[in-house]
Amino acid sequence: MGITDMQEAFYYRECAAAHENSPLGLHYAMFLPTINKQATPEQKKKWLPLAENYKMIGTYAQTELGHGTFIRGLETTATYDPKTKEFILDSPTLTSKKYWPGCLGKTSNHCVVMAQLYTQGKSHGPHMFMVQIRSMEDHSVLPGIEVGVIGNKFGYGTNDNGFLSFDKLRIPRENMLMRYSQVGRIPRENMLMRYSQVSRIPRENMLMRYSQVHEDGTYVKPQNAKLAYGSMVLIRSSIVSDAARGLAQACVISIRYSAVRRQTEAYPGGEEPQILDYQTQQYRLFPLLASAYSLQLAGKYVFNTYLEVNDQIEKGNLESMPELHALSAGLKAFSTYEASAGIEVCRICCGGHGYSQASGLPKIYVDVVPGCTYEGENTVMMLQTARYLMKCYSRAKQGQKLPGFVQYIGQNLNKKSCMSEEVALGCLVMAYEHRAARLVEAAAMRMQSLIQGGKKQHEAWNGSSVQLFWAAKAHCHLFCVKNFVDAIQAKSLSSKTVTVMKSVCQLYGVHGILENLGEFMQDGFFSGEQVGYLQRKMLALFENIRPNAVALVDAFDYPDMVLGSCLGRYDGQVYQALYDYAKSAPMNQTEIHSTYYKHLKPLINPETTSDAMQFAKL
Ligand SMILES: CCCCCCCCCCCCC/C=C/C(=O)SCCNC(=O)CCNC(=O)[C@H](O)C(C)(C)COP(=O)(O)OP(=O)(O)OC[C@H]1O[C@@H](n2cnc3c(N)ncnc32)[C@H](O)[C@@H]1OP(=O)(O)O
Ligand SMILES: Cc1cc2nc3c(=O)[nH]c(=O)nc-3n(C[C@H](O)[C@H](O)[C@H](O)COP(=O)(O)OP(=O)(O)OC[C@H]3O[C@@H](n4cnc5c(N)ncnc54)[C@H](O)[C@@H]3O)c2cc1C
Repeated sequence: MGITDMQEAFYYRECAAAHENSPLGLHYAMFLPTINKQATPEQKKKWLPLAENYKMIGTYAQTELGHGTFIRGLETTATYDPKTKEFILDSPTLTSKKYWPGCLGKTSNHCVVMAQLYTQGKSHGPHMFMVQIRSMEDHSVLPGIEVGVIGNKFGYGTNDNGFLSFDKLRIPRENMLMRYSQVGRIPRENMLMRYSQVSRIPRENMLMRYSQVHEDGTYVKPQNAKLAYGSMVLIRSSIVSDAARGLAQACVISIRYSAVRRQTEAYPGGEEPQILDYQTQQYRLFPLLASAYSLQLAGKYVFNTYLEVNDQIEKGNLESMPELHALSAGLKAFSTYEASAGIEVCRICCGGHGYSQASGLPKIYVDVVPGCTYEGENTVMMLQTARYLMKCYSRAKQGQKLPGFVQYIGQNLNKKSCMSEEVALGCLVMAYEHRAARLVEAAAMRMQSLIQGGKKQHEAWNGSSVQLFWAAKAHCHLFCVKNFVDAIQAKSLSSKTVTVMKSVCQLYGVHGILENLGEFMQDGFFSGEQVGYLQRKMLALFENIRPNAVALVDAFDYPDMVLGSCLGRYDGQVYQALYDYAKSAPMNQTEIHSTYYKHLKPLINPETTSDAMQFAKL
C-alpha cells in the first residue's frame, strides 16, 4: 500500500472488510511491531523481510489458560541450555497453555511468545521469544508443539484465536528477542549504555538493549523490566482511536437513520416527525456524537505521545515511560468503556432494524467491546493509572512539580464553581479538575487511614480500589474534556465551524457532569442553581446541534462500504436497502426451505410423511 503510518495502514486494511478482524490482524498489529520494537538490528534484518513478505506470518502469544492480566504469573518457561546454546520452551501445566492469541489456531506459522526466562537456575521474569510453530513449506505443525483454535466466541468470528503448548521445544539462543546488540566496539547508533552493560562477546551473541543472556547463561537485566511490555503500550495507545472510530461509525448510522425514520404523529392527525426531532432521541445520541469527537482527539493525542516517548526510549531516555503507561492504560480503558456502551445505545436508538446485521451495528459492537478486555482488562488498567496518580499525589504534597496532565492534583479543594448561565468552557474544565483532584485525594486519604489503622499496603490498596478506580476514571474524563476544549480554543477553525464545534464540546462537558452529578456535588462544589444552568444548557444545546447533526456525522467521512449498513447509507434509501438485503438472504433463494419436508410436513400433513422421508433421503 505504501502507507507508512501504522494506524492509517490499519484503517485502510480494515476498509477491505470493516470490523471483520482479519486473520492477519495480529500479524500487523502486534507481531510486526514487536519485531520492530523488541528485536536487535541483526534479528530485524533476518526476520523483518520474511514477515513483511508473508513468509513468516505471526501473532503475539502471551495470555495463557490460567493467566492473562498477571504477566509475572505466566507459567510458560524458557530455560537456557549453555551446552547447546538453546532455550527450552515448555508448558509445564494445563494452565500454562497459551490461550486466546488471535490468528494462532490455523493462520500463523510463527509467534512471539512471552515466557519466564530461566538461566543458571534462576528466574528472570517474562521475556519475548521468536518461535516457529508451523512449517513454512507445508504449514504442518512442528514437533513439540500442540496448536489449534479455541472455538466460537462472542464475536471475532473471522479471527482464529487459538491455543498453543510446548513440550520441551528447543529454539536457538538467537531467538530471544534482543534489542541493540553491542559486540566489541559499539557502533555509534547503538550507544544505549543507559540500561545494558558493554562486554566483548562473540558476534553471534546478541547483547540486548533490554536484557542479555550471554552464551554461558549469564543474564544481564535491563534497567526497566517493563520495556518488554512495549508492544502492549503501542496497541493500548492505538485502541483509543479504534474505539473512537467504532463509536463515530455507530453515530453515523444511528443519526442518519434517525433523520430518515419517521414514527408516531407529533399531534393528532399531524405528520409523523423524524425521530431525530424527539428530545429523548437527541438526549441519547448527541452526547455520543460529542464523545466520538472527544475520543478521536484523545486518540490522536495519546498515539502522538506514544510516538514521542517511544522515540525517547529508543534514544535511551526512559523518563516518560510511567506517564505514557498511565495515560495509555487509562485512556484505553476509558475509551473502550465509553465506546462499547455508546454503540449499544446507538443500536437501541434504531429500534428493531438496529438489531439486524443489516444495520452494521452488531458487527461494530462485537469488534469494539473486546477492547474492554484485551490489551489489559479495563479495571486493571484503570488501577494502573490510579497507581500512578497516587504517586503524583504524594509528590504534590511534598511540593514537587508534576507533569502537565496531572498538575491539577493536590490543588486547593475549598473553591466553588464559577459556573454561570453561559456555561463557559473554562468553568467546565475547572469542574472536571476539581472532581478528579477531590477523588484522587479521597482515595489517598482512604489508603492512608487503612494503613494507619494497621492494614498492610496491599490490604489498604484492595480496600481502596473502588475509590482508586473512581479517581482514575475521573482523571481520564478530565483529560478528554480538557483536550477537547484545548483543541477548540487552539484550532484556527472558521467562525461557523468553531460555533458548531464549541456547542459539541460544551455538550460533552455538560452531559458528563449531569451523568456523574454526585461526584461533582458531593462537596458542594456546585450549587443547585448551577446544576439548573447545566440542565437548561444541555436542552438548549440539543436544539443548537440538531440542524447540523447529520452534517456532523457526514464530516467523519466513512464510506458506505466501511459502515456496511442499510440504515446509515449516505443516500438515505434505508427501506429499499433493507428490502434488498432481505431478498438476498440465502434462505430466500428457494420458496420452500428444505427443512419443511423433514420437520414441518410430518406435523402438518402426517398422511404424506412417506413423501417427506423420500425427500429427506435426497
Ligand atoms: C498498529 C495500529 C493498529 C491499531 C489497532 C487498534 C486495535 C487493534 C486491536 C488488536 C487486537 C488486540 C488483540 C489482543 C492482544 C492481547 O490482548 S495481548 C495480551 C495483553 N495482555 C495484557 O495487557 C496484560 C495486562 N497486564 C499487564 O500489563 C501487567 O501485568 C500489569 C497489570 C501492568 C502489572 O504488571 P506487573 O509487572 O505486575 O507490574 P506492577 O507490579 O503492577 O507495577 C510495577 C511497576 O511497573 C510499571 N508498569 C507496569 N506496566 C508498565 C508498562 N507497560 N510500561 C511502563 N511501566 C509499567 C507500573 O506502573 C509500576 O510502576 P511503579 O508504580 O513506579 O512501581
Ligand atoms: C478478542 C480477544 C483477543 C485476544 N487476543 C489476544 C492475543 O492476541 N494475544 C494474547 O496474548 N492475549 C489475547 N487476548 C487475551 C487478553 O489479553 C486477556 O483476556 C486479558 O489480558 C485479560 O486477562 P484475563 O482473561 O486473564 O482476565 P482476568 O485477569 O482473569 O480478569 C477477570 C476479572 O478479574 C479482575 N482482575 C484481575 N486482576 C485484577 C487485579 N489485580 N485487581 C483487580 N481486579 C483484577 C479483572 O478486572 C476482571 O474483572 C485476547 C482476548 C480477547 C477477548
